[in-house]
Amino acid sequence: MLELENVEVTYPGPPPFTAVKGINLSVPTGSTVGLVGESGSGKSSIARAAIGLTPVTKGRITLDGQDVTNPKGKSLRYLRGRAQLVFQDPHASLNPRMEIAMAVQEAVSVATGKRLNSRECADAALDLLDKVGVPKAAMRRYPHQLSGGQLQRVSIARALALEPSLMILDEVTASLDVSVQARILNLLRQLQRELDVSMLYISHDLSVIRYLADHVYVMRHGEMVEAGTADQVFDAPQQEYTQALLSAVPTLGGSRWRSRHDLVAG
Ligand SMILES: Nc1ncnc2c1ncn2[C@@H]1O[C@H](COP(=O)(O)OP(=O)(O)OP(=O)(O)O)[C@@H](O)[C@H]1O
Repeated sequence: MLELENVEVTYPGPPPFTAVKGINLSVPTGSTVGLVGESGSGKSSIARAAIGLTPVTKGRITLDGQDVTNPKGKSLRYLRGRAQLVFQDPHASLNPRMEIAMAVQEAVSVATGKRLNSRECADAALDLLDKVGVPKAAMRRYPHQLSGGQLQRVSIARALALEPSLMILDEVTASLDVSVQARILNLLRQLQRELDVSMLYISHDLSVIRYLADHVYVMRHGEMVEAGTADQVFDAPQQEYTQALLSAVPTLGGSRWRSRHDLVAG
């Protein structure tokens, strides 16, 4: 379980800027929590703070009961061993000169330390790539030879190498076209069921959040304006801001994916 209590993130500037203003958020074990809000509302700041990449200026973050606020040394190792962040741009985390299979093998090797020899790491990497649906033919290619959807699958495979209890996915389908998005969302749901990993899924796209999340948080200008189950937030939003966000999405009532109970073809 990930818990953020009264978390504030102020960037030092100059001038200093408070991007996250005392928010509370929890991701219960085994659940998918959606974090939604317009551009600049502070979603990525929360993601980075949760895995220790951006300092928290007030409040407390715990993962499975362990304090991981501004982690260092032991608490940083603890956090990095359990939580993984996947970004929108898979190129940012992949070495352009490394074959896909090697990139995943490297993640397995880092994750398992000396527990596995190189043959075992290679086999584990191939298993992971298979699990996320990267075709065998693509495994010996370099990042620039893969499609955006395939690259995002590789990033997810690298994150899974660590067998994380929490995955934070920050706009991972934002740059993909709708049919590829649907396949990645289905993959995430399948992985969540199979591996019982908790997920914090960040997006400005409400239909994506509706499709994936059990619980939803809505952010605006660094504040949490609404929180509840997906059904509560989407079917009976309490705040005017959420109502306005929802009414601005024509696809929510239409043919695109509607709720986590629906199935997406492909
Ligand atoms: N390193 C930084 N220094 C100063 N301000 C920053 C820094 N990083 C982010 N900000 C500001 O903090 C605010 C929140 O940014 P953040 O990236 O968390 O928002 P977001 O909701 O994830 O937006 P997007 O959906 O566009 O990625 C923005 O106004 C941004 O300009």
